[in-house]
Amino acid sequence: MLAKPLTLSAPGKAILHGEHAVVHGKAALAVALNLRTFLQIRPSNNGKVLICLPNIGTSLNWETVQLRTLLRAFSDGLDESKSPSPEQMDALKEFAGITTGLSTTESLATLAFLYLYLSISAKYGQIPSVEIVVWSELPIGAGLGSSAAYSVCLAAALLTACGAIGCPLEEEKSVVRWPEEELDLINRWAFRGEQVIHGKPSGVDNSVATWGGVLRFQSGKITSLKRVPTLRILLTNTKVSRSTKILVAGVKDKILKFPAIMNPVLASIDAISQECENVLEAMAESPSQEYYPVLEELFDINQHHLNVVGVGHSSLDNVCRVTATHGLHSKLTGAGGGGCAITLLRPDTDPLMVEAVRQDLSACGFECWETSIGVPGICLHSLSSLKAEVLHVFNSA
Ligand SMILES: Nc1ncnc2c1ncn2[C@@H]1O[C@H](COP(=O)(O)OP(=O)(O)OP(=O)(O)O)[C@@H](O)[C@H]1O
Ligand SMILES: C[C@@](O)(CCO)CC(=O)[O-]
Ligand SMILES: [Mg+2]
Repeated sequence: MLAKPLTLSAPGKAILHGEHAVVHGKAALAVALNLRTFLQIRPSNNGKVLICLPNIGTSLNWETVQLRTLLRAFSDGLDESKSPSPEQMDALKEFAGITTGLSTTESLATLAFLYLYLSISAKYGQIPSVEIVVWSELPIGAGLGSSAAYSVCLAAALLTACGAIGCPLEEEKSVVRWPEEELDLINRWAFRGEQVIHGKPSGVDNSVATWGGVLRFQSGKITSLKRVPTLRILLTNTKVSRSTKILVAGVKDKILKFPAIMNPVLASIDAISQECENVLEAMAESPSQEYYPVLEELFDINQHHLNVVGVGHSSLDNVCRVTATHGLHSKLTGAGGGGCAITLLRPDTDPLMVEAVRQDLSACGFECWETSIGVPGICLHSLSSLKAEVLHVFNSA
């Protein structure tokens, strides 16, 4: 099916408000970041499937005949509308030789790949021999949706390789996107990959990686915010590693243990997302500095709530404290427990001041950079449109 190599990419995301609450049916507001995961898929004629993951130093390959055996055992019920079952996951673990019960970076990436490869192959009757390289500009496991960008890239590449969606790249265009119904299919399959990695994802992260822009997400309903002001956001990676799966499970336990205490907190987070959306709309309508104190206060309140639901971390408290000494407001983004925080900058924030904040945060051992938001979702690239750094990774993998 695949006639030539294809290169595609999907963005990471930052959640402005609604992380964790969104897993329990509340609204979240999320933005696509200009940090992307790139995937190259090449047809191969050696009867093997190879996946190379340079970010985590992993390269794995299997014979398609081996995979075909597994496919037969699994073809019942492997489609995009079903969640991965414990039996399927056990069979995949056994096949991949994953003996530890612990979810490591490599085991999760391998299982998500095998699950998507086998289920898409089973559904579309193809078992393509391909070489795949996935490389990301995103920090992995830090709250910026690396797992979703990974799953969205894999879903799009495998659906294209199996002929389930078209390959819309035209010679004269450097970057193209799939039509809406194909994006929707990519998103639904990517959600299954997220289920392998996260356990119980809400679907917000894969939706942002697929659709891009600025989204409101609630119970599977995706609404693109058409008019949004340009926001300046400083991202700080505390470099404290954490697992989204474990944090999501911890919040669920807390809600089950203290429903009368936790449910009002989730309802309040929902109201914050709503209030923020209203403010963003009003700002887009008539830009004015007067809205910034409201956005800043919403960051502060939500950060307290996230601490209450148990996903804070002393490193994140440090980010809030350091930025507050410069009059700035921050909150964790994504699953918390370490990972990344976002800090709101005003349009007229002096670059010298941003540099001073950056230095203070670096002195704590954190990495920090200003980012642009609202970028496009999954797309196909011509080779000539790729940055030298990305080409270098693909050429040396
Ligand atoms: N480029 C990549 N190469 C290999 N594995 C990756 C890559 N990107 C993501 N992963 C997989 O995703 C996992 C990280 O997912 P996790 O959901 O814990 O963090 P995140 O998606 O970065 O943050 P959040 O879900 O809070 O936004 C890694 O352990 C790895 O298995
Ligand atoms: C913590 C969480 O709300 C966001 C992770 O980026 C999990 C999810 O929505 O799947
Ligand atoms: Mg994730």
